[in-house]
Amino acid sequence: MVPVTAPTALRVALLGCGVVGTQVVRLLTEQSADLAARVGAPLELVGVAVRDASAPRDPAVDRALLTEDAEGLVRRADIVIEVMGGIEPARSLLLSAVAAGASVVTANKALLAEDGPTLYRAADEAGVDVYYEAAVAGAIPIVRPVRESLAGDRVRRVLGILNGTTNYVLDQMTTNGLGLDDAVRQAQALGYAEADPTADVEGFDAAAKAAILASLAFHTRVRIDDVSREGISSVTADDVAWAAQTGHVIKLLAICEVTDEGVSARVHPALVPSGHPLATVRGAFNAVFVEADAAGELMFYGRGAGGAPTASAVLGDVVSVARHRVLGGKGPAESHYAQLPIASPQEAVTRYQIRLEVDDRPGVLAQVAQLFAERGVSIEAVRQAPRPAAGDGPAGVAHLVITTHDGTETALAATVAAIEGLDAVQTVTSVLRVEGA
Ligand SMILES: NC(=O)c1ccc[n+]([C@@H]2O[C@H](COP(=O)([O-])OP(=O)(O)OC[C@H]3O[C@@H](n4cnc5c(N)ncnc54)[C@H](O)[C@@H]3O)[C@@H](O)[C@H]2O)c1
Ligand SMILES: N[C@@H](CCO)C(=O)O
Ligand code: NA
Repeated sequence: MVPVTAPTALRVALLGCGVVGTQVVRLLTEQSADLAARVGAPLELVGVAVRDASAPRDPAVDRALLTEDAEGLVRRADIVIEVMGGIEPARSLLLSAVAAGASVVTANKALLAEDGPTLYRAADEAGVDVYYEAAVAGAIPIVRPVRESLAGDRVRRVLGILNGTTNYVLDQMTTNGLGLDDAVRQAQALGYAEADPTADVEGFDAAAKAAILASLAFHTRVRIDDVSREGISSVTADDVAWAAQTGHVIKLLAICEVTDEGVSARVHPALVPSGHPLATVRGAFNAVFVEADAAGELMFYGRGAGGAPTASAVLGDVVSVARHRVLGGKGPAESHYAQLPIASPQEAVTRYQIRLEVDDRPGVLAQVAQLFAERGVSIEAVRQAPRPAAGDGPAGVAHLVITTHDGTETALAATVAAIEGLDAVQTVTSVLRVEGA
């Protein structure tokens, strides 16, 4: 008779126990029996690396597991989960983990967008997995669909709302008239924001996610510095109100595409027509559109931030890498064979909506229109806002809202600069891109 032996438990180490880490501990504990059944072996949490073991913790976290020796912990684990964030010491710890033969799961988009290939290479040499579903759009399965399900197709474009905090902030500005700072504070209290919300507000977080998605989608390497980036700090209550008047909402979009020039990846606020599916993405939700040659258009939607949703993605990865350790095999290695150049952001094609205040007299609109024509930029629509009520603004001033057809950033920016130089133009109040029309 063949002796029946219990499968050996897989030792799991957790690095960081904040918003996401606490929920990872909770799910690992509450679902241990189901996870063991799915993996084919129990998952044993052997330690939780924290900065201060004496600090107060959620009761879900067994204090006996806390350690301030992260380096020692990663050397006694089969699977290392990194949810501490930041570049160092996260990078060194993950490299130590793979060198010691552990598989790793990380939510750290900042690290992957800065220096992912170093980790991917080290893991490949060691024959272990690096999984990172939580790093892009939190709970939404998007890394795996792009990396695996679409591996037989040709992805052309990825368009998404990839940052929950800024979507929450813009939504609060739109629906409740909240100011930027108050809305950011609420997002922090709800666990959506990064430790330093500048990463969210200024678009670094979305740019990191765009770099990761573009690399996966186009089988190439795109770093965060390759992504042209503009955050939401300059979006005003006035912009939000005008967007509504012209049938749009303002969203922080990430756009990744392949052009004749190479890969273009950019993050910026944009006007999205109210009828577009992305316009209906509310609160801290995220959504990602993927356009592929054979598949056509795909849309992924769900919670892109928050402790429990992000922990769901982490646990899904833990089960995958754990199964590989039980059954053998390994997930896909980094695919960067296409080696595409990074396209100049100036060549990106977009549409602008320009709001300006001009002298209200005959011929001014013709002068403005002439500047567009001279630069080959076609105008789609011109609206003149009502004259301000008495006491509400100077008389003799007309408010124009001009929407263009597609043009390159270079042509559009040159047109705006020329308009600013016209005597009859008092102010260019705002310039926003229009996407998704
Ligand atoms: N919060 C979210 O919604 C969310 C969503 C997706 C991905 N992420 C990513 O998950 C990671 C964690 O995010 P979070 O929101 O839980 O952050 P957090 O700030 O709440 O938690 C991070 C924890 O790690 C600890 N830590 C940092 N450096 C450490 C070190 N050297 N040793 C031990 N502990 C250390 C911190 O003290 C903190 O408790 C980040 O990479 C973040 O980008 C977060
Ligand atoms: N701070 C990020 C968390 C998810 O990466 C967001 O707001 O989307
Ligand atoms: Na995800």
